[in-house]
Amino acid sequence: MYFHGTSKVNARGHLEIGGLDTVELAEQFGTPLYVYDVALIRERARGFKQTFENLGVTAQVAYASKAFSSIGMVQLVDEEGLSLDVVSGGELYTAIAAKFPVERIHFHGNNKSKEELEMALKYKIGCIVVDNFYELELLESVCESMDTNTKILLRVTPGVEAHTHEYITTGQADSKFGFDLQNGQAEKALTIALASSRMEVLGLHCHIGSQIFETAGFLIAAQKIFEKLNEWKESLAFESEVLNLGGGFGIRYTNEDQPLPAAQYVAEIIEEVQKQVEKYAMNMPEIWIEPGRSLVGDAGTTLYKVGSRKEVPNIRQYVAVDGGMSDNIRPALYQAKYEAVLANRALETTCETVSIAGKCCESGDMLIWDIPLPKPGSDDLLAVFCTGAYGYAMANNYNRIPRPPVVFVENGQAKLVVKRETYEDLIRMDLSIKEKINN
Ligand SMILES: Cc1ncc(COP(=O)(O)O)c(C=O)c1O
Ligand SMILES: N[C@@H](CCCC[NH3+])C(=O)O
Repeated sequence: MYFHGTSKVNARGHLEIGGLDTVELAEQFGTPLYVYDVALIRERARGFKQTFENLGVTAQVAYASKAFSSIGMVQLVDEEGLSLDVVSGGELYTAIAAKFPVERIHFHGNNKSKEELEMALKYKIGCIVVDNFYELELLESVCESMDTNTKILLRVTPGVEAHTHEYITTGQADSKFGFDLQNGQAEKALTIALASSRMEVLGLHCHIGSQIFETAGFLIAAQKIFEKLNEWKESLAFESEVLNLGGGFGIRYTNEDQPLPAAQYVAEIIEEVQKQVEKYAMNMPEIWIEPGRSLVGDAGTTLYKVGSRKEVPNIRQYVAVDGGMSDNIRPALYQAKYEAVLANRALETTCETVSIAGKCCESGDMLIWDIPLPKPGSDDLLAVFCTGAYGYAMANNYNRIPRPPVVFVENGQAKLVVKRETYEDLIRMDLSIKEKINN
């Protein structure tokens, strides 16, 4: 079994994370429970920053908070001195509530509303990543009406296909995101933005996809961007102060995944950027990246209580847990694969092959197909690894299942950072048709 970060099996044969016995964590906080290994998040954050420092490159590492946003998480990101990428008014609100330094917030999204742009301008966040012509116009008019200015990046689509699940590729020409670099849209957008007295164009942004295992896509994207920057140096007298190459660095969920070490992704990208800078005799731009999954993915583990079993003779043993697609929709959405152990019997080696079912009324609610586990029975504790990115973030209340809590563990201490939803929370927004509705 592959253990991430501080996870290991303790003398009682139980899975331990952050120096704490997961069986005790489950007793204290209940199940399902998301457990985050804070030391591992810090290690990943420092790793990215250190790599840039070692290369002598001025950089900003912005955590893509869509991977997992909560006040505690945003505070941790601040403690580690990273910047923050938000993609909605809700993520921005969370960052503000966490008192994250506004100048290090970057705002993304392909359909930011007027209200969201007003909020970003009101808080004077570091920069807005403009995605399309509609937004360019809207931002100009919102700046005008608030009599304010903003720094922006233009999101470009370089026409690169990242080799990953089709739902999580974003850099190909036929993408809903960004200005196409090849068909003149990006140049037109830049011309408009440069003419605006309300916007200061810091540079360009691109993000080619997620869970990527090779650097080739990033390098080709950089080459295509520099080709254009070289043209625009002359035609528009534009030099990109900042080049944001997005996130997307892959992680190991199962042994089918072979990601590069984060430092290698960064080093190879920087080498290419430096080559391009030399080739076109430009100044080295400040490099920004936006890792989400690679900062928090393998730091998260979900603990579930095992409940019912169903045998389909000669075919399959279904083992059901007390969560499922409501706390982790990735298997249903992307056929994502995970590894797991029985946290209370982690040393046992005599296994049977079982399939882990969720409790939602949906045949597709399967967390793991065909995994060897030591005969899981009711009240066993199942730990599913690598659920830190896009787990809680995409959790939902399907079947009116309350979302699980999130606990941070570090050096033998547990800190609850998101409370468990209650049934009362589930009906909090509901209104009865028996009462007079005022508005
Ligand atoms: C613009 C942007 N930046 C960063 C990310 C983070 O990606 P990942 O979690 O794969 O690092 C995403 C999500 O794919 C994104 O859309
Ligand atoms: N939610 C996706 C990643 C999407 C990235 C957002 N641009 C996942 O779980 O893999």
